[in-house]
Amino acid sequence: MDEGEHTSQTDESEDSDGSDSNPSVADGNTSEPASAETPSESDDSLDEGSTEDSTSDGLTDTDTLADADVSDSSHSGTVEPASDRIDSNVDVGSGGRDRSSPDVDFDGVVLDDDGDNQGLFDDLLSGEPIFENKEVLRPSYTPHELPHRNDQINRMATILVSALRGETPSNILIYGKTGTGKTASAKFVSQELESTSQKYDVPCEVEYINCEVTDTQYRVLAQLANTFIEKNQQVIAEQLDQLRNLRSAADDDLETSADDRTVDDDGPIEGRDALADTEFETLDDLDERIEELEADAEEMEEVPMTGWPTDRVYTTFFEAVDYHERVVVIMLDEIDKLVEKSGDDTLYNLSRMNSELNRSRISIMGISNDLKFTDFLDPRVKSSLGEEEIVFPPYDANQLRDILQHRADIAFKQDALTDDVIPLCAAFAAQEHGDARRALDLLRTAGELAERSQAEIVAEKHVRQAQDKIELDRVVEVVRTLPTQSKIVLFAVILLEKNGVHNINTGEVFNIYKRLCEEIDADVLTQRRVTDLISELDMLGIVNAVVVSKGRYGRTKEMGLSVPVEETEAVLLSDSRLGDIENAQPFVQARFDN
Ligand SMILES: Nc1ncnc2c1ncn2[C@@H]1O[C@H](COP(=O)(O)OP(=O)(O)OP(=O)(O)O)[C@@H](O)[C@H]1O
Repeated sequence: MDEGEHTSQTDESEDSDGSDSNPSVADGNTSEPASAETPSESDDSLDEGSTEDSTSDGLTDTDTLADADVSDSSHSGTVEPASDRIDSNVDVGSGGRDRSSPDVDFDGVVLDDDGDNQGLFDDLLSGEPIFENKEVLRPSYTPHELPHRNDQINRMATILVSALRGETPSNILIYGKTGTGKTASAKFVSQELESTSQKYDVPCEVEYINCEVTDTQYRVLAQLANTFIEKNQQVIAEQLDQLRNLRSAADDDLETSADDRTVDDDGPIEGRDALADTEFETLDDLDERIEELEADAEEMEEVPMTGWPTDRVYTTFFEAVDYHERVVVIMLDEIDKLVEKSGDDTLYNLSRMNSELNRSRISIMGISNDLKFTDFLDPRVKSSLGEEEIVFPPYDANQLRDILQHRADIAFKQDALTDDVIPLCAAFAAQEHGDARRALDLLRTAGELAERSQAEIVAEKHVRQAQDKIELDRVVEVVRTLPTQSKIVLFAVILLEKNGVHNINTGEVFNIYKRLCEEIDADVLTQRRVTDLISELDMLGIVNAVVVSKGRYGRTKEMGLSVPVEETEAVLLSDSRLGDIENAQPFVQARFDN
């Protein structure tokens, strides 16, 4: 390093800035890229000024890319000579930047002095995390262990094992209330089935369809057809690869034999060696097979998501599944939704397919939480579908406790839960109807609430708060998605309740309902229909209605709200039609005046 050069830089810097050299370092960074410097020069510069200053100044002085690059160069430890800094100081000054407020950026956001953020996330990150792996508590997670479902899982396995012997397994119907582990168990068994089939090289596949999403015959058949077409294409591509390799090996044979012809009088038999031990006797046979496969691949046309006649979709699916030998288990989750939406045609068609399939076999596994849905089925479909039935009973509090404990061990940090958290979550969920999903939601939400309040551990109060939150979320969702007429009826109940009316009867609700309908120009239903809507609200748990006998005046329904008034009213008023109701008060007053 040149000593003289270093000294002169320092001199120049001091000349321009006087004793304080910090600004010059910073400003220098904003103009030209740093020239190559020796480490000791950078060290000097760093001694003179703070790197942070230079960085933030570099980024905020001007918004050219060049400037950003320069500020980066200060990070890498290279700082330009003081002479350059002096020049750039002038440049930046003429660029109009107000040096008196060095920490204000272009949008006027005040940056933290000692960093380039305002610590928005710092507080949230500062606490010790409660979760080790929150994903484990989400519904999308498939557990590797399913405590208290051994019986059901073993029964499924006993029925499906025939698939591994190349036979058709009986169709299975799985029943059970929501959150009783039906889907999780069925998926677990399918994974085992598929992996065992690979192990023993038996063609067996499971196709999962969620009928809540795929809810028409067209969509179910199209989805199945496209899945099998894709699989067939893969199989064809692999076979073509092998056959083309065989073809080129045979060609090589041919060439070698031709070269040998002068020596060997017998002459070559086309590709003799390469074709030995294959199903092909001649190259023509091989070429024919390749052409056949290419034509198959060409012919397999994907089913569009709409537009084809259903029988064409069915035929396409049929041909795709029967393309080669295999046993297919079609898992129809929420099968009741399919029947509700589009009848039992799909199930009828699927259940009679086996008598027509030549190479493959299919078996149906239906999953439902509606125990009565088979009542709506054609008797033939009903008996074919329900060859085997497996019931998933609700979990009791002890079983839920085990399930939660298994998950909590992976989901939370050690000692992050007080002893009463899991039993309380289990007890709340058992009260509902033994729903493991609800129990897991409760535990996750309690953890999140504890985390949000920066508590170090999850305690009983967080579970109680979580229970309220989940309940309110449910109410909000149910109310938000009610049909308009039900919303008007509910609004009438709320208005009466807010005005201190107890044991509200159907007649009172109907009067207010009529006035509200007039106000927003909605059709007015008959009192009988309104009574039905009240029963529906009762079933949804939004109102609590009881039939009371009024002696010789007949019977009437008396009701009260089962949900929080304010929140429910707010959700109703967020509906654009009900939001038009200007001031609801006068209606109720009018009712009492009448
Ligand atoms: N025995 C169990 N062990 C561990 N987790 C379980 C068990 N049973 C259910 N779960 C979990 O509970 C949640 C709900 O389970 P699942 O989806 O299988 O219920 P389901 O009976 O199919 O409900 P639905 O009818 O509403 O679809 C999932 O997150 C699942 O992992």
